[in-house]
Amino acid sequence: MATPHIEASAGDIAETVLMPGDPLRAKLIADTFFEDAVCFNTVRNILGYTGTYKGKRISVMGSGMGVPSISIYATELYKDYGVENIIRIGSCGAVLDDVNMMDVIVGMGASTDSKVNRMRFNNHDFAAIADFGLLKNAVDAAANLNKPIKVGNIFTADLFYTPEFEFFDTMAKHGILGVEMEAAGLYGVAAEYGKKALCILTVSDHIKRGESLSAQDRQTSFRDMMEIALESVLLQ
Ligand SMILES: O=P(O)(O)O[C@H]1O[C@H](CO)[C@@H](O)[C@H]1O
Ligand SMILES: O=c1cc[nH]c(=O)[nH]1
Repeated sequence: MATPHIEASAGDIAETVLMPGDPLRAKLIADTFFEDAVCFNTVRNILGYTGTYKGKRISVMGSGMGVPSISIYATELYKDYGVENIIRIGSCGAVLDDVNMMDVIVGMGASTDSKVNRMRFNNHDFAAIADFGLLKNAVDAAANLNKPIKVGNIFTADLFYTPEFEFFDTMAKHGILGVEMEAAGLYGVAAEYGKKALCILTVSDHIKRGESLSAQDRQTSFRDMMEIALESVLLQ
């Protein structure tokens, strides 16, 4: 079997997939944390691997950037490959004074300017939320590792380069912990297929302070977030 975007055979992909935007971050996770990692996808260079972490079978695969891209991969993973859980592990921008570079954020819900959930929900507002069990496991894993996290509402933006800079003030006023580009789409796809999803983020930019990680750091750092995600899977 194969889909238009994934060349894996049936059974090649574990029931839980960690999903960074960057395919090279997927490779880094497989190389660093997995035993017996096998590459199951190279189509469009969206690398995917399955291996074991502390004895648990697990997969990791890139999503590309933006709601349309993650929606394609999440749909095919849930619908065609029997995946049950997708945990996005991404980078984000911060707009609040008490959120700092490299903080880890768990997206309990994802507000958005994307229209995709209205397209699947009769043009009404859909509350794009994380699966409670995956969320609880991430919170428990972070506590076990003694790593601080912030849990709350994030914002999924269609534009990385926004013409509406003032809207970041509105987000801050409404307590948005991080701005990224996929979570609301992932939560919508999971709801549509009766599956589970969670988004964990690391702050790579402070939008209001003009702070920013290098491209190299975005590819290779974020170890706290990766360990929280991996350890949370062991609690399933
Ligand atoms: O680091 P990733 O997971 O790609 O996430 C963030 O980084 C990209 C933008 O630079 C967008 O995909 C955004 O959501
Ligand atoms: O500011 C940021 C940083 C990472 N990802 C985003 O989408 N926005």
